[in-house]
Amino acid sequence: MPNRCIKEGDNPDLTKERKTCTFDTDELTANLYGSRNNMERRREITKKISADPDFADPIPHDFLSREKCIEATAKKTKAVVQRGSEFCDVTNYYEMLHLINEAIGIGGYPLALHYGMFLPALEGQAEKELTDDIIPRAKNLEVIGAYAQTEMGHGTNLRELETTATYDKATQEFIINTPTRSAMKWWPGNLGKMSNYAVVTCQLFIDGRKIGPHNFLVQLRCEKTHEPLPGIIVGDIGPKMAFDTNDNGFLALDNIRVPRKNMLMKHAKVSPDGVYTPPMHAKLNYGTMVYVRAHMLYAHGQFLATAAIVATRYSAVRRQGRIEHGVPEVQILDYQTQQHRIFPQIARAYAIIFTYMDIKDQYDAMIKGIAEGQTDLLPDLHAITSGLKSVVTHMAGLGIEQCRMACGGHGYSDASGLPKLYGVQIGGCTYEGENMVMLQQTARYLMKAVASALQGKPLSHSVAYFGKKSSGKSRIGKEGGDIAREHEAMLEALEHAACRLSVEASQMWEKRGRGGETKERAWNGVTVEMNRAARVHTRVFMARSFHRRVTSSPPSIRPVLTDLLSLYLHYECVDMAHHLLEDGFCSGEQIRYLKSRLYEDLTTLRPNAVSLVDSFDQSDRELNSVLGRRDGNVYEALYQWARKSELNYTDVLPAVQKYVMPMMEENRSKL
Ligand SMILES: CCCCCCCC/C=C\CCCCCCCCC/C=C/C(=O)SCCNC(=O)CCNC(=O)[C@H](O)C(C)(C)COP(=O)(O)OP(=O)(O)OC[C@H]1O[C@@H](n2cnc3c(N)ncnc32)[C@H](O)[C@@H]1OP(=O)(O)O
Ligand SMILES: Cc1cc2nc3c(=O)[nH]c(=O)nc-3n(C[C@H](O)[C@H](O)[C@H](O)COP(=O)(O)OP(=O)(O)OC[C@H]3O[C@@H](n4cnc5c(N)ncnc54)[C@H](O)[C@@H]3O)c2cc1C
Repeated sequence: MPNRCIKEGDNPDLTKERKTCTFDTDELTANLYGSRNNMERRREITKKISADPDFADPIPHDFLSREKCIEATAKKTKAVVQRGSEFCDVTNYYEMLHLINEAIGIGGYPLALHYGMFLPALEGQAEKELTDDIIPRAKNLEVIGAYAQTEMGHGTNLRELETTATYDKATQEFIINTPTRSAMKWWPGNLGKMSNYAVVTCQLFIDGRKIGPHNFLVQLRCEKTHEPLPGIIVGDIGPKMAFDTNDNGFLALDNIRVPRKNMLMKHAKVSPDGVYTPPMHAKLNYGTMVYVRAHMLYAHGQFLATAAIVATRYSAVRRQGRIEHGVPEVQILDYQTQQHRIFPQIARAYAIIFTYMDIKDQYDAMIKGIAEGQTDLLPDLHAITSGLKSVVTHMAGLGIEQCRMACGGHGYSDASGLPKLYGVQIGGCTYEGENMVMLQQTARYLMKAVASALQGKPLSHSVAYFGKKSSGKSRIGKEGGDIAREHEAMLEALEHAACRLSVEASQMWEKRGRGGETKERAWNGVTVEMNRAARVHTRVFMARSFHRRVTSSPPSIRPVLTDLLSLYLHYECVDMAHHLLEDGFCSGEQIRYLKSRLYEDLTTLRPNAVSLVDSFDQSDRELNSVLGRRDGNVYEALYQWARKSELNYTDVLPAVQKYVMPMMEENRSKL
């Protein structure tokens, strides 16, 4: 079967791997990106960008200062904006995402938050009077915006944000103010240097009454000079773990007046005479966060895929040690521990991307509903995206680290691309709601589902399985080798565990309440258990999504995807074995059975490992990794990469000349 990546001159070990492929990699790629046409379009974009001098990097960013990186990124961004239509359909979200990845990379660029949050916030929350004016100008990039919600003192607890927007009936304006140091906006991406506007989240005050957080459009800088406007202090918050090319910023506003229409009033409204009308759902103002949490899944699936590609290809190229005496050194991919480290990451990357596809469909349905005045899909989607955001970012972070360590010493070098990838990706555990906090949102929803299930009330999509009758004992290992039934048995076991953990967490909560604690204090005493239930529930959702996509995939790729799904489910069940054992639903013997099946899966997947990662179809530009390059010619490339280090511009460094040489000279003369 063809692996379409084979080319002459490639590392022979990689070619050998590609020749053992049992499926058509293009078919899998097309399935992953929605169609053959989408796959071809991606490749055209890659080809054009790779050949274009505007996007060439003579010196890798690894060797440049932050300011130089920002300059290079701004230059490329301008080229993307001015010449984007030469490369792709600029109205197509996925083509644009791919273009940005290819042309600019993942570390941030001047328009990241403009497109990622500023425009979605205006489109989702602002009323016609405001959108008619600002959206065409924002789309035309006459103005650039950020989403300024988090403050130095508060990010998670939006209810206590300190920035105020006080309505002045006399002038029909809002007065926006930063009352304390901790009220300064702190962290918003692209706020520091790039944006001249921002959607700013403020506590709305009318007639001295605090109404809660609402969003306002505020101009920050002069459209001609780009200087901050009077009363506005804005800047960059300094170096951070990653996102070097994003100017995450600070902002203080000194009684800045904006017209009434600058409040984002699609859902909540303030009339000219100061009458407040609440939204049809209390949290519609938080809609931009739901949007980003849903779409983050795709990016984080791709981040994990990148790491899996790098680790798998490198492990096929790297030979070290022997499994048996008297035979040549083996490819490190032949070690069982290496397979156990990397293959689950491949499976999880597929699982995350497939889950995203389901969520995207649900998100679109919810938006359609809201447009028709219905918000009934929002609570379920908010709950599951909160869980997915947390589980996926954590899973991807752990997976990238595993892949990095699987590359040995070279994984620690920036040449691998993995340290930077980890730095960028792991931010996702914090932004868009810290993971522990977002899991509690899911848990809250589970508690309601437990109550509904006990009362026989209808259950919504993500928790529908709470209504199933449990068989009491798992069928794992008792299906006589019928793979479809085996999969169903594992899914059933995971659902049983998620349901049981939710019920137990609910009982613990209730018990503390009966012991005299307030509901809220009691909640804090059981949040570890609550979050555990939320995590397992979310992992069930992912497993179901993956299963659905595999069972409905075209027959040509179903066998390899079924193998991958087997590995995924066996790995998930072994990883969560304690939950399956705790109440005796599964026996120790069944867990031992799952482990032996997992080790068989590693062997089964071994011949297709490289082809499965090739099917992610990430180009060398996107990978940005010497170790993961498609041709596998790693060692020469590693040397050429290191040669570019600025320490190698001269054979004798000024620092050596100035301090180290005189020191050695002094020491010699002392003898
Ligand atoms: C040329 C270039 C072209 C490019 C084109 C390409 C385009 C690419 C675009 C996009 C790709 C997408 C990726 C974009 C990347 C962006 C990078 C992101 C950078 C980071 C940004 C940020 O971090 S912004 C700041 C985020 N901040 C947070 O997330 C704060 C977290 N806190 C909260 O959300 C809330 O405070 C919290 C939910 C924790 C609690 O809220 P609270 O008001 O206290 O409510 P609570 O009492 O807990 O609950 C009450 C009730 O409300 C329900 N609920 C809460 N939140 C929501 C919600 N969002 N939606 C619906 N319902 C919600 C909750 O469940 C409760 O319900 P009940 O139990 O009462 O029924
Ligand atoms: C790379 C990056 C980009 C960002 N971009 C933006 C942006 O564009 N716009 C923007 O507005 N913001 C942005 N942020 C800010 C981000 O949204 C917040 O940092 C995030 O929401 C977490 O809030 P916090 O910093 O207040 O953390 P904190 O809430 O202070 O969290 C600290 C610790 O307290 C715990 N904790 C807090 N509350 C609870 C609770 N109720 N229960 C249990 N534990 C709790 C947390 O779990 C965590 O362990 C960005 C942040 C980063 C890192």
